[in-house]
Order: sequence, then structure tokens, then C-alpha cells
Amino acid sequence: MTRAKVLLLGEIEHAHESWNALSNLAELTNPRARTRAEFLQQCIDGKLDGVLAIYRTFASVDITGRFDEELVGVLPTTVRFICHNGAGYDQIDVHACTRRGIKVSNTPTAVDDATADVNMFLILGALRRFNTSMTALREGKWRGSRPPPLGHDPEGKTLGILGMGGIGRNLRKKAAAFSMRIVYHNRNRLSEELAEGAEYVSFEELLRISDVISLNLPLNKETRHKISTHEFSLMKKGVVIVNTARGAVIDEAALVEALDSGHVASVGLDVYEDEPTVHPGLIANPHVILVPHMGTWTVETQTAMEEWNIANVRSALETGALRSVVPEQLV
Ligand SMILES: O=CC(=O)O
Repeated sequence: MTRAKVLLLGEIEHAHESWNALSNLAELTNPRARTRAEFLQQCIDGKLDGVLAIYRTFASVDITGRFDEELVGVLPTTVRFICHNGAGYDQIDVHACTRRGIKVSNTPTAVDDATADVNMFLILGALRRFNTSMTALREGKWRGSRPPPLGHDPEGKTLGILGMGGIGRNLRKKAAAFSMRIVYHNRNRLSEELAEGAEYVSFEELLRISDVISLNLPLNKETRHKISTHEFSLMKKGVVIVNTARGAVIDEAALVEALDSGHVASVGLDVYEDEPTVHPGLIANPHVILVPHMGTWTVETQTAMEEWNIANVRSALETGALRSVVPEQLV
């Protein structure tokens, strides 16, 4: 009997033992392709036939490009599982996968603490408006030629969390320790137990009443540019915005305008609309703290994510089902 194959797209950096242990269950293969064109051709030529599960990383998009309709359409018919190492799986067209009978998983939970930590770091940094003086110091100008802008305390401010999944709920807990009042909006209202004191409000209400708005929702067709010119106009003057989700949830050009006009006071970003390109208006604006997509970039979290993703592959091989199938495929 031929053994099932698992294709590795990207690298295993930490969980080598768990990865190697999969070889008891399946043949582990790497693609030779270095470009999307080569990868598509390998698929078309039948070079990857027999692959049952694909383990892919966020960075492997540099080789294959997005798992869009075109790519999913040429995958070998043997492929039944795509295991994505990351919480956000916007690089994958899940509907195209569903149509082909392919199940997709991500790594929720594993990312929550590290991402919410960066979230809190950005909230504090943007509220305190540290960016100008930190830059001045590096330029040998101590606090700059003028006194730096005075910051604000988080205590007593209203934090609006848009998207109360694992990261949003983790952030709630951390922000509560800074005595912030927490409101949230989510596709579905949470049970009292899950909301843990956060107050449910409509999307518009959240925009109107929040001093700080944190974006913690996934990127998909419905959420692309969820925050644009009209939404900025509803926000309080002087609002602080933080995004650790996906850049394209905000219309970046509209954000730059809202910052330039002073309507948005300061911003903390870990994600960008067109990574690794960052809008020049964001780079030029001293009231923006920029982190180059490092929400999960810790030894502990990277290891936990790999272990989680390998567990998905293992579960697929052993039981024919994934451990954490994406919500769109749960229905
Ligand atoms: O961006 C990080 C992730 O999606 O896990």
C-alpha cells in the first residue's frame, strides 16, 4: 500500500521532534518549487500526487502566492487537508477549498497571549505618544526640539474591541488590569461568561464612544476596509487606533488622511495592507508606532503554533479529521 504524503510548504523552526515523528505515519515531502509558476507546474505535472495533507506557513506565500482559486484548482485530487500555521488564514480561499472537499485548519488559541501582549504594548505606546521622543532620542536630540506631546493614561478610558475571538478576549483581560472600561462588537454577541464584563455595543456605537479602538477581527470579503473614511468620521476626535489583526481591515489611505487631519490622534500598528510595503504617510507620521508584523514572534508562541499545526496534521492522518477546522467549514 502506498503511504500518504504530507507536503511541507515553509519551514519547521522549533518543533522538529514532533514533525519528524509524523514520518511514522506518512511520507514527509518538500516541494522543489521556488516560485508560484514552478509550484503550479509541479501540481499540473502530477509531481505532488499522493499528498493528503499540506502543512503551510504564513511566509510560504512568498513561494506559492495565495492559495486562491487558481492554486486550489490545480492541487492534486488526493489533497484533503490544508493545515495553516497561523491564526489568520486570509491567504487561503476557504470557499474554493470547500468546493473541492478540502478541509482547512488554523492555529487559534496558541497565538492569543503573544498577540494580545503586542496589542497592549501598542495601546500604551500610542496613548502615551512615545514614538516622537523615542525617535528624537535615537537622533541625538533627547526629547526633540519641542516638548513631546503629552500622553494619556489608559485608566478610565473606553476601549472598543472589534472582534471578540480568542485575541480580543485575551486583550479584554489585559486591558481590564489597566482599569479600562471595555466595550466590544462581534458578529455574534458573546455569553455573559465569555464576555466577562465587557459590554456589547453596535458597531456604530463602538466607533462613537471609544477612546481607543482595537481591531481584532479576521480579514475576509466582509471585513476588508471595514474602517474607512465614513467610519473615521463617526469616531471621537483624538481617538487612538490599534491594529494587530490584518492591515486591510483598515483603508490605509483613509487612515493616513484621518491622522493628517488630527481626527485620529495616534495609532499603533503591527499589520499593513500591502506587507511588507508600508504606506509612506504612516512612516512619515510621528504619531504612529510601527511594528513589522511581530504579534506572535516569541520562542514560546512560535513553538506552540508549530506544535498545534503538527497536531492538526497528525489528527488528519490518524482520524481523518482536523483538530481546529476553520469556522467557515464548521457549519
Ligand atoms: O499574524 C499572525 C497569525 O495569523 O497568526
